[in-house]
Amino acid sequence: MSSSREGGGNEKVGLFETRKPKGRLTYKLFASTIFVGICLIWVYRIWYIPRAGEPGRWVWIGLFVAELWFGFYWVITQSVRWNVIFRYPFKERLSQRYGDKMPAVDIFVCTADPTIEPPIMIANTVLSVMAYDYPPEKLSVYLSDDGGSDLTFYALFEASRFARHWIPFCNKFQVEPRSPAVYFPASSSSDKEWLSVKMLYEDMRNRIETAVELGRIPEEIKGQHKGFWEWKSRVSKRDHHTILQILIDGRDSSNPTAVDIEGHALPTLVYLAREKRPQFPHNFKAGAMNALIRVSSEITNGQIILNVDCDMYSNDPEALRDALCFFMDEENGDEIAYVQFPQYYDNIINNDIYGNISPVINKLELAGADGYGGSLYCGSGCFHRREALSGKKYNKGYKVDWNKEIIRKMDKTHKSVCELEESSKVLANCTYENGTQWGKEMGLIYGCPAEDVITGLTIQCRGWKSVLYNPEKRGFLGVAPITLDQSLVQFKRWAEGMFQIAVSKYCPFWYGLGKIKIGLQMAYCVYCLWAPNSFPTLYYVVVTPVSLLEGISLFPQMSSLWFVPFAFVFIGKNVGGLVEAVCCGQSSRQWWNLQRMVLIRRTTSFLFGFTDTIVKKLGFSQTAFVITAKVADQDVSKRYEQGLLEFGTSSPMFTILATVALLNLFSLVWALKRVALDMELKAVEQLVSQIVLCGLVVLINIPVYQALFIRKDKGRMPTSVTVASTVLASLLCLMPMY
Ligand SMILES: O=c1ccn([C@@H]2O[C@H](COP(=O)(O)OP(=O)(O)O[C@H]3O[C@H](CO)[C@@H](O)[C@H](O)[C@H]3O)[C@@H](O)[C@H]2O)c(=O)[nH]1
Ligand SMILES: [Mn+2]
Repeated sequence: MSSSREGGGNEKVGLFETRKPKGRLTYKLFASTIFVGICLIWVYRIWYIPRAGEPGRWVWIGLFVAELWFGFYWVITQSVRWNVIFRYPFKERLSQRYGDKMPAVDIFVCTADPTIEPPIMIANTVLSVMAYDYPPEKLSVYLSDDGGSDLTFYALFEASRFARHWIPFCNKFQVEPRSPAVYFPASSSSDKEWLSVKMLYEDMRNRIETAVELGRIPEEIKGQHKGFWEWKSRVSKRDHHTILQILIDGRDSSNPTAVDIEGHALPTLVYLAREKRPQFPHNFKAGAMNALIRVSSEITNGQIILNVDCDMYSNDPEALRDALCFFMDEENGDEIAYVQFPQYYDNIINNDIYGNISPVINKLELAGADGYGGSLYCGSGCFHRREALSGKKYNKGYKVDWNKEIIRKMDKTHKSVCELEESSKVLANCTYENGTQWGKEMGLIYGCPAEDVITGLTIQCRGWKSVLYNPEKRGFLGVAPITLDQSLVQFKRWAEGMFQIAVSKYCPFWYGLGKIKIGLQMAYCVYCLWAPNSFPTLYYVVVTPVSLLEGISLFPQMSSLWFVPFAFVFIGKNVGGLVEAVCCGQSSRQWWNLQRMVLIRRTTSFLFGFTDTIVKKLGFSQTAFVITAKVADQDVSKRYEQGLLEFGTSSPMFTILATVALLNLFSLVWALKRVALDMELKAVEQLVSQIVLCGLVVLINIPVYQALFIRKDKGRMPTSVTVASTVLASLLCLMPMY
């Protein structure tokens, strides 16, 4: 930043700045030529359609429909490339202007299952956000436990004690990142204090892990907090009363458990397991978040809410101040509803075999959406303005006087901890939402597995703007799935959730009409239309090899001028995509692996996401939220480290992807044999595009063939899948083409 901008005490300069990247004109020119190419392809398809009775007429029509879709979808994806903007906050100015007079911030951490979301991980995430560089009396952390587990409560109890050492330690040594599980293994010191805090952490970890292993908490510990009594009566995951415990009451610095070892105040810490009854839908994470919004409004009522998944620890203690720059900017801050940090992970291997890092989405596409009014809400690492999240409409001219807001006393109630617990408990009961707008107009929206995206959309449609902030130093780091099955299940949930939005009353085009910019409507569709992408993709990767087997030509021959637009669009899109990825920091190897995952997702996750959406739309089943596992056994982790795709179990998704891979292989081998042995040059020339396409599909699927036939480890393709897919692929080879 140029130093002339540092306006010491100058109220005029903003707290953040917006800039456009360079070179967008070149991109727009390039995109326009691709568009011309796409149009030419369409013209060719209409012009040369085989007449009735000629072979391949229907295949051709199908291809035309697929290409129409791809072209249309490509146009949609231009929305997130056309008007990209980047945001830069100035936290020094914030400090200069407000000092320690900061708004109250409530942090929500969601967990749902102590077996796949281990309590020690939750303790670490909670500690990392408790240790934000922020006045502790303004900071409160709420854990929502949808697992209703005493083990999770126990971990939080341990964390509340360890925090008394951890937070002063972090401040003293400028510890980063502030998750002890990440910090200690990555640093070393012979300092006495360092060693003793490390020891305290190790002890805590051991105690938590032992309790988890045994499945129960030692009696002497249970005696140390009244919260454990809550589990005296029967508590099962789906059936229990509301459990609410204020573990640290930040208002009360006279209480020795509410201050750190140096006597400074600690952030407030609250455990909540909202009531669950089998006869009441609990609405998964959206339900948990809404309960948290209400409960926190009673206890601390922070103006800003940060929400993170239980695996997303804070990686930058100053990120909170960065986010506040957007909300508190005098010029444009008042219209901003949320500030989204992109999702990054800290368990990605070099080659990123599952395509988990999505730099193009995080750096470019979301910033492109921001250019038209705001990033999508991605569920984790997102700072919200409480009012906007709770359902308030934005009215032009709305102004927040932060100085006044900040002075508003946090301990507005003089209730004791027990009174506060009792009065806020009812807000998390099942019946509380009956007859209210929660889940509809207020809070997070119910009924959609992509509760985050749909909620962000409704917020923007109420007139608010949002911001994507993608700093160099990652704000949050989480755990990405490390088996193919997990990854595909996750993508199925997303594809389904977002497609559900497209076919519901929240469809960005109707619902957003006149409320948000058309560029933003299109940006939502980039993701809402993931699922239907599966059909044209499947069509392409099945019909191309089968036609090749039967000698039916689908593309213009190389000597024809019509070949040019096909080649140009194909190469342009792929090379363009590669350049884009590299510019966003991906390696070419990672990009290549991502292409494999895109193919696999489209032919499996997106397909199932599509069909499940339709089935649910017809009322045959209910929406569920399948949680992603955050732990794996050692064998699996080891294969992940080696960069091997993990199959292992049999799944219909694996059968589909293996069938596609085998079909293309059979067809390619057959075609090459014919080319080598007996085909005339003319015929070869007509089929060359198909040979290349099959060849690319085969090339990208090499790891799949290895898993099918070569690998011997436990993560290989199960024999049943190998057999089934071989049979299916052989049958497809015989499929007649009309
Ligand atoms: O009934 C439930 C189910 C899930 N969760 C929590 O939701 C979070 C996200 O679940 P996860 O299984 O990790 O899903 P991901 O696919 O990794 O999550 C991404 O996608 C979700 C929407 O599909 C968003 O809610 C998340 O914020 C976003 O990180 C976790 O903290 C869970 O504990 C609940 O609190 N209650
Ligand atoms: Mn997750």
